[in-house]
Amino acid sequence: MIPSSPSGAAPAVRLDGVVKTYGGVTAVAGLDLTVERAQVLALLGPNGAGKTTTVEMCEGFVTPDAGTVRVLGLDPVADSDALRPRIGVMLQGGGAYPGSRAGEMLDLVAAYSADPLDPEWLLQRLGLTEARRTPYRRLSGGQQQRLALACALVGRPELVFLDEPTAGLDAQARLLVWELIDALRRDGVSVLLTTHLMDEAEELADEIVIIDHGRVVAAGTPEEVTRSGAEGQLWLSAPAGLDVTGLQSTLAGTHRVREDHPGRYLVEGTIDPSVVAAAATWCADQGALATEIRVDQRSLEDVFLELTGRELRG
Ligand SMILES: Nc1ncnc2c1ncn2[C@@H]1O[C@H](COP(=O)(O)OP(=O)(O)OP(=O)(O)O)[C@@H](O)[C@H]1O
Repeated sequence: MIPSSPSGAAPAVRLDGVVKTYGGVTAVAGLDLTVERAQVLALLGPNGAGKTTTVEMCEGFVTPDAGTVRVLGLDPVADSDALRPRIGVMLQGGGAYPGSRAGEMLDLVAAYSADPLDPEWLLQRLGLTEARRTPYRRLSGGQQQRLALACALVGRPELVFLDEPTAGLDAQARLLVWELIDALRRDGVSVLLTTHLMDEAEELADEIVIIDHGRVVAAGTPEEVTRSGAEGQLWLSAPAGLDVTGLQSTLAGTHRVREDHPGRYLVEGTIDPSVVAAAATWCADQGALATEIRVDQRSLEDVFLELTGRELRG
């Protein structure tokens, strides 16, 4: 049970033991997740992992079967009227009349807000000024996507839900959206975003949560998640034939050390600054010059694939 607290003090989003099933399919299987205020949290997971279902429960569009969902301290279903003006939701398809023009749509959404952003400024920020008078159905997919983002933001929300905000955008438009999300965070807005793009998560997120089969499989800052789990490698180039047992004992058996091929030494295990220093010292102690030391760090994508497997999802 989540204790009640004034909505100002509550996290932006808090999920406790949330479950959602559709017929025989468990979409979300006991999920715990917290988005702090003024934080960007990226929710990652393979197709069908439960990301959209999670976001839809936070938006109040889907009711959980079990567990508790709190958004700005409120229940998104029971308190939807109070929450609606405080959150931004990016609707795919825009909920648009196909004939209405991009600028008119944004003006209409702005009119529902007590203190909207200037729609012209927002159109300009998202590269949509030229498309202002274009009917919605004539906008390109990328323009529709950016208009949906503008509609989510125009009411100055405290919290924004962005489900794959840059899917289908070209590189230029993606950068615009990244800059905007970064600016939101600086303004103290909280963001829950889903993405399939690892570089997007690394670039934007304060916190990453990887889910699979509706459960959390990893969580933390991008650095923490990348460091978790599997091991790193340190490569050292020096004259061939050095005795590696000294380094092995310095590292107290926690790492594997070998001369992988002549003059190329490999240390496998958790590579932290003390391991780099130990390797350099071991080399110097033998009167040998290390000509190169390289640490191979795993990418977020490596960790993601390790945790969620390589097979294709339905
Ligand atoms: N309305 C629904 N009716 C039946 N099954 C559903 C419904 N919505 C989602 N599901 C199922 O729940 C599971 C989780 O789906 P969800 O859309 O939340 O995943 P996702 O992580 O967003 O996937 P993707 O990356 O492909 O968008 C899937 O197996 C999906 O088929």
